[in-house]
Order: sequence, then C-alpha cells, then structure tokens
Amino acid sequence: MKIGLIGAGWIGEEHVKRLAGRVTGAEVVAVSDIDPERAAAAAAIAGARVVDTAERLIADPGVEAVVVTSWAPVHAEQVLACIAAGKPVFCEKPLTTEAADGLRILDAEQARGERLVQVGFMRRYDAGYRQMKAVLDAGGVGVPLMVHCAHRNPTQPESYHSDKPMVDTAVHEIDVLRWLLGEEFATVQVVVPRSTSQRFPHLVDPQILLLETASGARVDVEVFVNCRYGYDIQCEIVGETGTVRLPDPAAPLVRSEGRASYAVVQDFPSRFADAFDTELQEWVDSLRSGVPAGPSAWDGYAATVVANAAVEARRTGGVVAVDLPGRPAFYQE
Ligand SMILES: NC(=O)C1=CN([C@@H]2O[C@H](COP(=O)(O)OP(=O)(O)OC[C@H]3O[C@@H](n4cnc5c(N)ncnc54)[C@H](O)[C@@H]3O)[C@@H](O)[C@H]2O)C=CC1
Ligand SMILES: O=C1[C@@H](O)[C@H](O)[C@@H](O)[C@H](O)[C@H]1O
Repeated sequence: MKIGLIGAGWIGEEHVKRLAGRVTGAEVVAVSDIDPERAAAAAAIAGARVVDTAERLIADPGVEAVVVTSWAPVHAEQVLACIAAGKPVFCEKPLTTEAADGLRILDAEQARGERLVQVGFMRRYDAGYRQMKAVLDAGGVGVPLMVHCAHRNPTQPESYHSDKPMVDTAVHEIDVLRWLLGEEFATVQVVVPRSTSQRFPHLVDPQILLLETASGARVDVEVFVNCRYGYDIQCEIVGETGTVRLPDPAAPLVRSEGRASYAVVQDFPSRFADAFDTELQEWVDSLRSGVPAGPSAWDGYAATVVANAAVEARRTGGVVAVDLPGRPAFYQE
C-alpha cells in the first residue's frame, strides 16, 4: 500500500518510522505538513516526496491510503476529503474534538457506501487489554459491575487545557471500555479534588470521570496528567464472580540496597510501542484484504460524544446524559 501522511509532528514521525521500518506491506510515499521543515524531516526517513498541502496529498494518484496525524481540530476536514476521494484513512485519536464534526464524517462515509475510516485507538491492540477482553468474553469474572481506571501522565505542556483530560486523554479509556464492556455509556459526571501544585495554574488537574453504562455498570477514571513519577495506566474490572486487572508492562524486579523494586514506564511511546506497531500492521493488512477492521468512524464519534458530555459535566458540576443516537446498521459488527 502506498501511504501518504498528513501532519509530521511527534506521532506523525513515529508512524513514518513504523511504516517504513516495522510494518510490512506498506510504504510511505508522500508527506505533508503546514511546517515544511517537519514534512521534509519525516519524508527523508522513508525516502518519500513532500507535498505542499493536505488537499494535494489526498488527491495525489500515487497515494492509495492516508494517515492523518495532524492536530485534532483539523482532522475532520482532512478525513472528509479522504472520504470524498474514496481513499482509506487512518486518523489518530480523537477523530474529532466536536461530536457534530464526527456526525458529518458518519454521514459522508455512509453516503459513500464503504467503510474507509479507522481511528487510532491503539489500546485495543495492546496485549494486556486483549488479554482482559478474552477473560471478559469468556465470562471469567461474570457480569461486570464496576471499573476503576487511572490514566496518569508525568506532565503535559502549557498548551494542555482543562478540557483536554476528557477530549485528548480519557478518550482512550472511553473507547477501550466501550470495547471491553461491549456497550455504550449513558451518563457522566466529573468531580475534582484539589489540584496538584505541580501544574500550570490554568489547568484543573487531576479530574475524575464517573460514568454509568447503559446496563448500569459504574466506572471511575482518574485523569492525572502531572503525576510526575511516570506514565501509569491502570484498569481493573470487578465482576460478579471475580476481578480482572490490566497487567503492568513486564519489568525486571531488582533487589538491591535493602529494597525490591521495578521501574515505572516514563512515557506513552514506550508503554504502547508494541500496540502502535500492531495497530498499523493490522490496518495495512485490512486494506490489503479489503475487509475493514479496527475502531471505526462510529467508535471515534461515540467516544467524542462521551468526552464532550464530560466537558459539559465538569463545567456544570452535574450528571450529564450521553446523547448518543443508535448505532447505524452500516457500523454494526
Ligand atoms: N494514540 C496516541 O496515544 C497518541 C495520539 N496522538 C494524537 O496525534 C495527533 C497529533 O499529535 P502530536 O503528534 O503529538 O502533535 P504535534 O503538534 O507534534 O504534531 C501535529 C502536526 O500536525 C501539523 N499540522 C497541523 N495542522 C495541519 C494541517 N492543516 N495540515 C498539515 N499538517 C498540519 C503540525 O504542523 C504538526 O507538525 C493528535 O490528534 C493527538 O491526539 C498524539 C500522541 C499519542
Ligand atoms: O494520546 C495521548 C496524548 O495525546 C495525550 O495527551 C496523553 O494524555 C495520553 O496519555 C496519550 O496516550
């Protein structure tokens, strides 16, 4: 597959390296970024061409499929342009920052009549989450009743504002829990403890999302993006007959100087390196087989609806209903 990539920033460059070096069956042939230096640097990794605009890259007859790794607010227009051109597109999360833009994508894809969009929710490709799903699907802990999650980043840049814990960060838990539990969320509330002193003053951090699924399971997600000590992702599902917990990444246990310890992963590129590789490999495989797989535009839309409701919940302090329409038949699995 000849791939064009739009948005050669941090993750764009990582995905170019991945597609050029570790993923089989694909090559990056074109790169575009509003910053020409970034585009040139990423293109050089793969021996690809630089194309001056996203529109030209999408229209380029030498590009068979597109990876969108630009800033989230421009995802919608770029994904819509790919659909209009009939080209498969892998779009990094979040698919859109506003649910209304996600609806436009659903409408366009259904009007086109073929599944073209996959969303970069890489946790579905993480070995630990896949093991949890196998346990749940086999009924290993009975009916899920409660879920406890923590999403901790060591720090975030000053541009990270108080809606981002939902739209940019907890959107991962929202998606992976929809997938693990096999149902949608019905309500969300956000409660905030006192903020850490280790943050930029404009940011509310940490924040806790309290969600309820359609069938009545309760979920708490702690988002704490200045925890300082590492990149720490926790998830425990409590069912009627047992519990299942996301495994920590394997690390050697060191006994020394009177202590037994193991290191905490420091960043998401390390924590989810294998998941990112598997995600892009399975996307390329699905393009080559012609059978769509992975998180769809519906999944991207549903996650943003919940994230938007959580933003409203923090602002109002109340319990907000998740206003999600029924899943169209086009997106039934
Ligand atoms: N799945 C995951 O765990 C992760 C996903 N992401 C997602 O990837 C996306 C990009 O994030 P980063 O790489 O961290 O950001 P970044 O700021 O490093 O890179 C974004 C790039 O997009 C370019 N860009 C912006 N508007 C553009 C346009 N109209 N046309 C072409 N290029 C444009 C910028 O110049 C920049 O080079 C975000 O949606 C983010 O949420 C980022 C990190 C991890
Ligand atoms: O997607 C990601 C970032 O964009 C986001 O900013 C971080 O909070 C997440 O931990 C990371 O996985």
